[in-house]
Amino acid sequence: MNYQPPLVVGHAKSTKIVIVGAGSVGVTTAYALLLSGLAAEIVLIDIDKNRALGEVMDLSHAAHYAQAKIRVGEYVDCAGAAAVIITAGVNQKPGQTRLDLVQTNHALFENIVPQIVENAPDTILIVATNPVDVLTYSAWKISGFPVQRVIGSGTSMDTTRFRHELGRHFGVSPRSVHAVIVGEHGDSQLPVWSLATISGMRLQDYCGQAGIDYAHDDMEECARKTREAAYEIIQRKGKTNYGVASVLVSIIEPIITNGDAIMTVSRVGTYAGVENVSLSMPCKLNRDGAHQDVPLLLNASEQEALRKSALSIKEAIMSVEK
Ligand SMILES: NC(=O)C1=CN([C@@H]2O[C@H](COP(=O)(O)OP(=O)(O)OC[C@H]3O[C@@H](n4cnc5c(N)ncnc54)[C@H](O)[C@@H]3O)[C@@H](O)[C@H]2O)C=CC1
Ligand SMILES: CC(=O)C(=O)O
Repeated sequence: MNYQPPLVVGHAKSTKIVIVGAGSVGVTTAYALLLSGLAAEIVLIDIDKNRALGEVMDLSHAAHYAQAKIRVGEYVDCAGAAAVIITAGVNQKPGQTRLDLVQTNHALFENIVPQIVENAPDTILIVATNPVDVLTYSAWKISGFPVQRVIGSGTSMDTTRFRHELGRHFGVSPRSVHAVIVGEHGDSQLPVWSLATISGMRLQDYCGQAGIDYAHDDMEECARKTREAAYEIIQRKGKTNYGVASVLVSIIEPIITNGDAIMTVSRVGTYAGVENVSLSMPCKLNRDGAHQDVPLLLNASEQEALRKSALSIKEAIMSVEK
């Protein structure tokens, strides 16, 4: 337990990122962040300090190549952090939904969030713990932070999976597919078909121009695979970690670089007439947090699906609100 990570000098930036929860998601995120070069210092906090120390020892050997400093910390080390990512909490067992985790993980947040706030009143909270929309709301309520400074990873994970599925179906890079999943990071999520494009063309027009059939059933299959991806991965390997770690680094990047990137992240607001709920819509991300400058133009059936998603999350929020 007397291991001292190597002192690394010469990093141009001074950005500190804290990760609370050094489990599978936390350490994979730390590794991705380390290799991204975005942070000068990464601090891991976990109730299991021995495990966290073991992870840091291992990660420090990667830090040698990435020229960043990584260490185990306490909540006092949140002071001065550009962002604190919360990944602590239980994960789904095969067959469980994300919403099944709500009571346990909300109780953890009642312990964790005040300690972050006490030490880092100006930081940005990024929530990954599930059910992420409900816990984004919990973190906002407990912290007293303005809404833009409490961000859930939300459907940025599902949007990534959706573009992957559509890209595979149409034989183009996911980066060339513009399509989003909004609403809950969970079973009531919805694909926004009315705005999905490839090469600037709506999907039917793209198919028409490319001389291929637009098959409604194939599109529904892409949405189903997106919605059920986590269930299938958890059934096979017991957890998901690489996708979410990459997504968390993509959320951190515009915060650190003041990049104004638009991503589907979860934020507290009023959605489809449902007040005080957190869910994902496209937000602009920069050093001040997540901003919903421009509402998404949804058609009537998408508005209705968004309302159902908001109501489902609201019900879970009410189950933990005192
Ligand atoms: N938002 C997303 O897209 C995704 C979210 N998740 C969620 O992330 C969470 C973590 O998942 P895993 O890393 O796989 O779980 P894990 O069990 O590997 O790690 C959880 C860690 O939290 C720590 N912990 C528990 N209570 C704590 C406390 N009070 N303070 C500090 N640390 C504490 C544990 O010691 C453990 O190291 C789960 O809720 C999971 O559902 C997982 C994948 C994707
Ligand atoms: C577990 C989870 O939320 C995911 O991989 O989407």
